[in-house]
Amino acid sequence: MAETLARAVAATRRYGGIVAVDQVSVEIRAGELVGLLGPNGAGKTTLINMLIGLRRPTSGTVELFGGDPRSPASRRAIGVTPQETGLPATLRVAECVDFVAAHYPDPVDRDELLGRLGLDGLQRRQTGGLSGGQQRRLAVALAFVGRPRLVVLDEPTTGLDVEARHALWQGIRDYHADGGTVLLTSHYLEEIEALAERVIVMGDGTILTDGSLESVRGMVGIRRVSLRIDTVPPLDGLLGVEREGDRTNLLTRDADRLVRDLVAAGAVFSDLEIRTTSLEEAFLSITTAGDADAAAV
Ligand SMILES: Nc1ncnc2c1ncn2[C@@H]1O[C@H](COP(=O)(O)OP(=O)(O)OP(=O)(O)O)[C@@H](O)[C@H]1O
Repeated sequence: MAETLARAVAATRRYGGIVAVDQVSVEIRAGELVGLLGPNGAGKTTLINMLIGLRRPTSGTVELFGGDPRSPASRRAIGVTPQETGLPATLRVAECVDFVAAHYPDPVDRDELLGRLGLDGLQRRQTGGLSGGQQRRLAVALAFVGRPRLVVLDEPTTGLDVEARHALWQGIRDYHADGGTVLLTSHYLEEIEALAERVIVMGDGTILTDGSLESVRGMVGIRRVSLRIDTVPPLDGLLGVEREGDRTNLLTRDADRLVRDLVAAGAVFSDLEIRTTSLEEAFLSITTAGDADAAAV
């Protein structure tokens, strides 16, 4: 079994009355490329911040490289790009990388790194003169400068166009192919599918599922059967019901069966459409379906 680089054991973090992360236990092992998914407010950033020593758990424990995530020795071996990054506007791109590199014993080659992230030729540009997407890629590049053992990227490609996103993905893949470990959050299923081998899904501060990409794909295969109907009969496999004006949306993993069952139950309906749900919607409905089940018990 590969070495555990980061670990949370029953970690809880509260902000006043809000439980942002609720008794979460998880391990990130050497060589993994892990995607952390979930809707807004699920607790992803809070979990990451505990693992990298930016926040202390209210209860439970967190470890980084077997020690305290807040210790300088642990912090030196991680590379992090937070959601929001502020780069000094008057520093040139090369100066920015060199400045960070000066803190590490064996930094990566600056120009090779910039090339990997599609920032070639911008070495002399002031960071304030970069496009938003270029700034974002530079911020991600800085996470890799010190040859970290673990890279943690919080929504690395938000706001990037397709080309920039792909350049960044390639940079992440190269690092991983060289044995690096990556934990990244994203709202984009496409991004997780392109990169991650293991997927952790969070909702409401807890881990809803943690498994291979395949197993999570199965989980998000939710369809929205939209129709006009007065009364919805009891149906197997119905995950949730939404009202949208005079339309009703029925959430299910098996739309064909749901429609057959509707007909078999003699339900009167019209104007049927079947739509896929976005990843975020799917997770929200899974979370809500869980709550409804719990309430019914
Ligand atoms: N500093 C803080 N003070 C108060 N509440 C906070 C703070 N940070 C996070 N929260 C709350 O904790 C919960 C989890 O937030 P968190 O940022 O960890 O979620 P997230 O999954 O990263 O969301 P997003 O996808 O929007 O970044 C939310 O309800 C949020 O409002």
